[in-house]
Amino acid sequence: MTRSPVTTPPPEADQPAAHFDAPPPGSALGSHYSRCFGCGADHPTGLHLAAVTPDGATVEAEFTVGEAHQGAPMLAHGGVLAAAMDEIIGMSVWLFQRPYVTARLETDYVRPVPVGTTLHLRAWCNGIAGRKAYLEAEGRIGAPDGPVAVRAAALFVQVDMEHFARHGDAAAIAAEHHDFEVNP
Ligand SMILES: CCCCC/C=C\C/C=C\C/C=C\C/C=C\CCCC(=O)SCCNC(=O)CCNC(=O)[C@H](O)C(C)(C)COP(=O)(O)OP(=O)(O)OC[C@H]1O[C@@H](n2cnc3c(N)ncnc32)[C@H](O)[C@@H]1OP(=O)(O)O
Repeated sequence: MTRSPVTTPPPEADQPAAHFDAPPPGSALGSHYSRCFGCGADHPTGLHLAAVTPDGATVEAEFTVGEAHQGAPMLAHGGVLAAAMDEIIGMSVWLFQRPYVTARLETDYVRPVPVGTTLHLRAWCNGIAGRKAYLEAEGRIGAPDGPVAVRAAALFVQVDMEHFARHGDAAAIAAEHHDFEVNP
């Protein structure tokens, strides 16, 4: 992975530990928002990623590239692949049970991805320093050990839940996150 200093954990970064309340190894993570472009079941043209954590530390999902995802004829659009990387990384940071947002996403495109390809996505965290999480992901063609088509590195920054209410739709959050009080 070609990575900038911004997405490289500093020497003092802590090794990540899953939250005690995080989904246990072998379980599905679920969607954080039903209309999310990356994982929402109710999004009409979204990626519909459904992630599992095999070990409580990494997350995996499959993404089959469709005709709606083309850039060049019958080849995946790079922005769609970056969105898939952003989503799988976002799902991996969900293991910490704290809200994070993408601050920076770096993507290496290694091989073209034809429409019809199933990409096996995997993401993990390389370190945490204060509010900053340093994460990585890859997408492999056809199988979990298939050739790498895409790699990504990201800096995610922890925010409070009010971030989403302040900048987005507080009522939509409350409708799906019943432990979230809009006006505590
Ligand atoms: C039903 C609704 C559900 C609501 C959500 C519920 C749960 C959400 C939780 C998890 C979600 C789970 C899964 C999500 C899956 C996929 C989604 C993908 C994620 C996204 O798609 S999310 C959308 C795109 N994303 C944004 O919409 C962010 C816009 N942005 C901002 O909101 C601010 O920009 C913010 C908050 C990032 C920082 O702002 P801030 O004021 O809080 O903090 P500050 O600026 O001080 O940064 C603190 C330290 O990070 C460094 N830093 C910051 N940005 C940097 C950069 N770009 N490069 C290098 N360093 C950077 C600073 O240099 C400083 O470093 P230092 O501490 O060393 O000085």
